[in-house]
Amino acid sequence: MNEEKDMADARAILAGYRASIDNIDAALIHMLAERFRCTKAVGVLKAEHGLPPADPSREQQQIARLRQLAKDANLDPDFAEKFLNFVVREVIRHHEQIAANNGAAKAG
Ligand SMILES: O=C(O)C(=O)C[C@]1(C(=O)O)C=C[C@@H](O)C=C1
Repeated sequence: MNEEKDMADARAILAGYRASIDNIDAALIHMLAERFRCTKAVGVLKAEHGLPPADPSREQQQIARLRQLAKDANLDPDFAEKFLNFVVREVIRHHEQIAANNGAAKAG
């Protein structure tokens, strides 16, 4: 009897955590969508002005800043760096595509 109640309690606690996880995941998706909306505008600006898609010195500043923020927030700084690199690689891929399309539009 007690075991059943323990299990029911555990399931209710798990459902509560999962509701928070779902809200956090939704917020992450919205924040990423907003970041990519912004970086796509950066890609257009860079393509129009002949600026390079990647800026390694800016990335170094971002990594240093995010590693410190991660440490302060008790998050693994290596994970924070990997996550930023993952996102930035995708941004650079978008920038390269935009630049290629911009060049094709000018040539055509
Ligand atoms: O800040 C820029 O120049 C960007 O293009 C944005 C961004 C980023 O996603 O934060 C992407 C590529 C650069 O290498 C550096 C930073």
